[in-house]
Amino acid sequence: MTDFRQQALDYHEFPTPGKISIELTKPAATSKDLALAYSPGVAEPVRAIAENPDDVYRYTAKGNMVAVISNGTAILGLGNLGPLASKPVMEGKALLFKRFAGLDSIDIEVKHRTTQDFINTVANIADTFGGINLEDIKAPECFEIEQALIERCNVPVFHDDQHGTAIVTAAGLLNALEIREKDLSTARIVCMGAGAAAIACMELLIKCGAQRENIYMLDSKGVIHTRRDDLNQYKQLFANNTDKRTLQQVITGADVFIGVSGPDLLGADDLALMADNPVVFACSNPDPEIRPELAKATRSDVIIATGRSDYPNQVNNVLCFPFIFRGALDVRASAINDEMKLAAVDAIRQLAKEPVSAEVIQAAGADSLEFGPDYIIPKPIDPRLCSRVARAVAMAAVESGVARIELPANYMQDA
Ligand SMILES: NC(=O)C1=CN([C@@H]2O[C@H](COP(=O)(O)OP(=O)(O)OC[C@H]3O[C@@H](n4cnc5c(N)ncnc54)[C@H](OP(=O)(O)O)[C@@H]3O)[C@@H](O)[C@H]2O)C=CC1
Ligand SMILES: CC(=O)C(=O)O
Ligand SMILES: [Mg+2]
Repeated sequence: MTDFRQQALDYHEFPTPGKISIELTKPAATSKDLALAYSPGVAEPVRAIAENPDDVYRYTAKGNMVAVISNGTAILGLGNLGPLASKPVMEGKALLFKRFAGLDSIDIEVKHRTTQDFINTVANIADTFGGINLEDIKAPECFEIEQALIERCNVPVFHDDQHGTAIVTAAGLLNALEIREKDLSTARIVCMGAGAAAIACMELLIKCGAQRENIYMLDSKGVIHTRRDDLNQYKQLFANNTDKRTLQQVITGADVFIGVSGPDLLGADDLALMADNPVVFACSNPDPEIRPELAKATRSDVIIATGRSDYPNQVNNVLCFPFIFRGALDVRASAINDEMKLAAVDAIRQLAKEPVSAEVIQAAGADSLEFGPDYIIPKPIDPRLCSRVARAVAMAAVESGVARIELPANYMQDA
């Protein structure tokens, strides 16, 4: 473990501190190059954009650039450690945007006094980018922040911990339940956590067919029920009219456990109380609500997923955010709406049912990857994810009327 800790620190430090850099896309060797790139040549696109703002997509990097913006109030499952400490995660998201979807991305960590300060800061710089990916902002402020920015910005604004997580969770859960021949509409679901990820995951599952009354949500004070008088407006939507007050009571007979809370919050004794063939998504990062080794040792009929890369079934928003932005930016979508989110769920889901290439199996360090209990969802390194998800999302944007340009000819058609 210490060895891994040092490896992680060394990875970040050497040979150059950090994980991203900026590279040039145009020649800049000669005086002629500089005359085009800077003065006097740069004045021409300036004039063009001043006359026609859409030309910014023609003459600058905006259309392929996403800002990853955080205030560091909910860094993974590590808590509120502030904007500066969130920088490695935000650089990591930028790395993933580039590696998986070819999108340029820059991290921005915002220090602020009030929620309104944060909203103003982001709104005032939003035009620089093709899209805004909000990251690791705690609930309930994240809901107000995202809504305000959607209203104020001309580019898509997407809180990844809410919607990226929800899309991947829905895709993985629908597949896991299909494997176990269970139906989302009758599944009893326990959701540990009532923050950004939890609220969005449950809302999207309801859109996919789950019944609100079958959901038991817990926060740090226990089960969220109708007699509680300490609930914010988002938790209130999940106040269950129940006498059950403890995890043990709600998990007894449950089909599904979704953990988006913190480490080691689901014990082996709790797991033992679940219904036959339970599905457990222990998605807290870096340490899940229950370790897969413990879950599998406790019962052999469990389908277990985590947010981590080093176990089978990685339910992590990395399977979504690079590709949903790729599709949204490629048709200059003004928003990322429910139609686009549901298209992403379906595209991710269906890909898991297709044969996987030898290269992906090898890169995943697996012997085989076939749709089943240990392969409910594609691997992030599967190159088809980009084409499938981006295409589905872009088409949904066009069909739902938020695209500002047409689908490019033969867009992502070949994979
Ligand atoms: N795998 C993935 O793709 C993703 C995983 N996550 C993980 O989900 C977790 C939450 O992230 P996020 O929603 O952004 O953060 P938030 O801060 O918005 O929410 C955290 C929630 O966890 C609850 N919680 C904390 N401790 C406990 C406890 N002991 N028992 C029950 N609930 C508890 C909090 O309760 P209260 O409301 O009472 O404070 C709060 O509702 C993190 O671990 C994060 O890594 C998040 C996004 C993506
Ligand atoms: C994966 C992620 O975004 C998180 O754990 O916060
Ligand atoms: Mg996050």
